[in-house]
Amino acid sequence: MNEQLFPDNFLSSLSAENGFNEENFIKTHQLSDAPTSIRLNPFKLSAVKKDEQVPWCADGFYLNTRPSFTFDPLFHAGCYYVQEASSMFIDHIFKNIRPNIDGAVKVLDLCAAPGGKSTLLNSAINEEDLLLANEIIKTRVPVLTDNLSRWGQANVIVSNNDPKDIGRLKSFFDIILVDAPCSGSGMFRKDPQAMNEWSEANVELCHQRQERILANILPALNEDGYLIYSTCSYSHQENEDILDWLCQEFDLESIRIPIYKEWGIVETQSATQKAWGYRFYPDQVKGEGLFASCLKKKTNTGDLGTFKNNMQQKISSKEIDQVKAYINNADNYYYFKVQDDWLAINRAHKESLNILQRHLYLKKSGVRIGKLMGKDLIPDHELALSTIINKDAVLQTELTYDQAIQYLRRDNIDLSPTEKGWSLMNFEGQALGWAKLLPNRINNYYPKEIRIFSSAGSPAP
Ligand SMILES: C[S@@+](CC[C@H](N)C(=O)[O-])C[C@H]1O[C@@H](n2cnc3c(N)ncnc32)[C@H](O)[C@@H]1O
Repeated sequence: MNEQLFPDNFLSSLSAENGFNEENFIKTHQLSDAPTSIRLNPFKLSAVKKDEQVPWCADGFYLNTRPSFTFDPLFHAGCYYVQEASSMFIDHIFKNIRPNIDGAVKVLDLCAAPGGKSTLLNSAINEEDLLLANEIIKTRVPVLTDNLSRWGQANVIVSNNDPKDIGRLKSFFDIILVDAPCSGSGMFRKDPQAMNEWSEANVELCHQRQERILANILPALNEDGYLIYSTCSYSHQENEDILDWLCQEFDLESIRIPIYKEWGIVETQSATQKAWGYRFYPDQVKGEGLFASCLKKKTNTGDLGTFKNNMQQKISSKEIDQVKAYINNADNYYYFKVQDDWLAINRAHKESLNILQRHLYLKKSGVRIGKLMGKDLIPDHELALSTIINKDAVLQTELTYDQAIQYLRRDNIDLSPTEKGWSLMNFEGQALGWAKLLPNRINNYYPKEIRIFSSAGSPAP
């Protein structure tokens, strides 16, 4: 029976793991479904339905039933992210280590797509902090930028690079999250197809890739900076063995994270007993399989050195003033152009932006505001979803549920405009995007690539 449910040698490979209870583990996979959970966007408070708190994350909530997120306009507005509950433990780790670093921090999420942990980190940092979310696989970058655009913050940059490229930014980051590609056993209940990919040989390949990724990125971590390492695998080779290797090869120091017994998380120690890790088994926590850990870097790998900034553009202050009219607390931002588009990033990040532009392939920087055409701004979708937009500077149209779904499908909207011009299309006060109001029709500018494609009828809200 067991061998039918799980891949060959999978259960036996876990039998010696701390806290592993084979019988309960099997039962949970046979008899229960993965719980549904969401994490709220603290910058977009809304009346999202939520049932029970995730114990280790203040913004995390379980839902008793799984709604159709595709047909919830508040999901598209970025009011929450649908995230597996165990993953939200990264918030608990971050909040434990953040107070140990003075001043603003630069945070890297190295393996970021689709952006679950990036949106989490984005919620956890302050405006003066910077988040670089990187994804190596080009085709996975758009979903990452979409999710971060929905989150709405102007202190985020997205890159599409190999960890080796980022490793050249010596001592640039204060906190690095490596949510590593892994053999994926922690997702077996949620995605049974993942079992077809599992083998001991694949675990070994993942282990080697994890070491390669970590060795490449560690030079970019500042002295006294923190590495958060996580996988969704149960395998010792991908977890505790990696921690021992990090402590031995790079002289990192493991950080113990306080947890409550009633959370059901298993604290483990590596073979050398030098490192602590946190294991999530679905029969013991309300969530899927996860391994998480945190280490501190004790060595100095030098710094980037200084360089002359030759990327300054000549831009007219008149144009900047025009753009600023659309931004709240406009003086807090640095404005720059990429081709014809105007963008804004928190002023504190001008220097970092310059360095990152020079070294990496940037796919999103702060918030894209739009293009100036004479006196008018052709607003970008990112501006609509951002939390920096000055809503008083634009028209706003409140939509009913059915109109919001028409809008998100990029259909015609049953509505007769009374005003003329670019308007935010809102649902329950939350912006979904732009439309252009004309005397007798509405031009729907919801981006084609992310419109609702499903032909299913929309369920009642
Ligand atoms: C576990 S997933 C990340 C999930 C993401 N952190 C989240 O919470 O939504 C691992 C990511 O690593 C990326 N990846 C695969 N190979 C990689 C490599 N050699 N270096 C860096 N990232 C890699 C994958 O494309 C994938 O997006």
